[in-house]
Amino acid sequence: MMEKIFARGERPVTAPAPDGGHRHRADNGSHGDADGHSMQVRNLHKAFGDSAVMKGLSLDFVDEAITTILGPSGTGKSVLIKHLVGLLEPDQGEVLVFGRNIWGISENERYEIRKKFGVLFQDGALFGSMNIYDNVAFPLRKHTDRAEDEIEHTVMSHIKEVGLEEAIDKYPGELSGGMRKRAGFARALVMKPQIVLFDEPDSGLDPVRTSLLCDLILDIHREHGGTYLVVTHDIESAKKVSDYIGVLWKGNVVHYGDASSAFGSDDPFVRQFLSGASAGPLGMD
Ligand SMILES: Nc1ncnc2c1ncn2[C@@H]1O[C@H](COP(=O)(O)OP(=O)(O)OP(=O)(O)O)[C@@H](O)[C@H]1O
Repeated sequence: MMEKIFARGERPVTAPAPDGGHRHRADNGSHGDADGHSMQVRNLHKAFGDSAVMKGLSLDFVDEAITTILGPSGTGKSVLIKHLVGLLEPDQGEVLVFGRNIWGISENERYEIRKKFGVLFQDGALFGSMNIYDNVAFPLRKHTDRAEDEIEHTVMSHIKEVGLEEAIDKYPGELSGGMRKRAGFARALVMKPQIVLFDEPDSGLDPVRTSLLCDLILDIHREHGGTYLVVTHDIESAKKVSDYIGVLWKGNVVHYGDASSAFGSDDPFVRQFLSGASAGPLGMD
């Protein structure tokens, strides 16, 4: 497993690597400057009622790399993803995508930026009334004026890539969880997104299917490139796919660095969480 991490670390990245735990504390006030990063979060605060979920989180994601965000249940991983795609508005702080504060621009501009994202939600988020082909074709039909034969070419190339060519006429309800995720992945790719977000791609999958899905993520990233963010609490998946790892706890980043630095961290919480130990700062609450 560890060899894989180091092998991935050899791939070129277009932005400087995080410095093992300090870079996430981004404190320069230069707004609107991508600074080589397509996704940045600055001092993000978010509360639901009395419950503060994000408490000043800052993070610069490394372009063209796979970053995994790990953290215990309820720590705000999905809330972070929703902020990145503009589904939640921060109470305070900024989400910068390609250097633009997505809440400092018009709804139309935000909509245009969203098209640069591919998102794989936990259950694939497929339309139950459409077959797999139509589900994957949906973004192209909705957001482009491409002719059907052109759409077919793109759709079939991504369906083949995820190994679902035998299932194009099937409906989501007829597929296994793993197949639904692969269909969701194909759909996330058809608009050629520069950023792909995965919300717990391993949820509900057995270890073998999880490992195969991780292989697929790696293969497709190698083929198409892009900035990938994977949110999970599955340590094995993180070991397998990550170039960089961010660990969240209690609304903040407690570690951010390349994958080997996370697994070598001295921080008691990071050590406990990544080893799955019951003794340590993380309890049942
Ligand atoms: N729309 C909302 N309204 C109220 N509370 C919310 C809302 N969305 C999230 N929360 C709360 O925010 C906290 C963080 O939730 P989130 O789903 O981001 O956790 P997570 O780290 O993704 O957890 P898991 O690993 O279990 O999926 C939880 O306490 C959750 O109940």
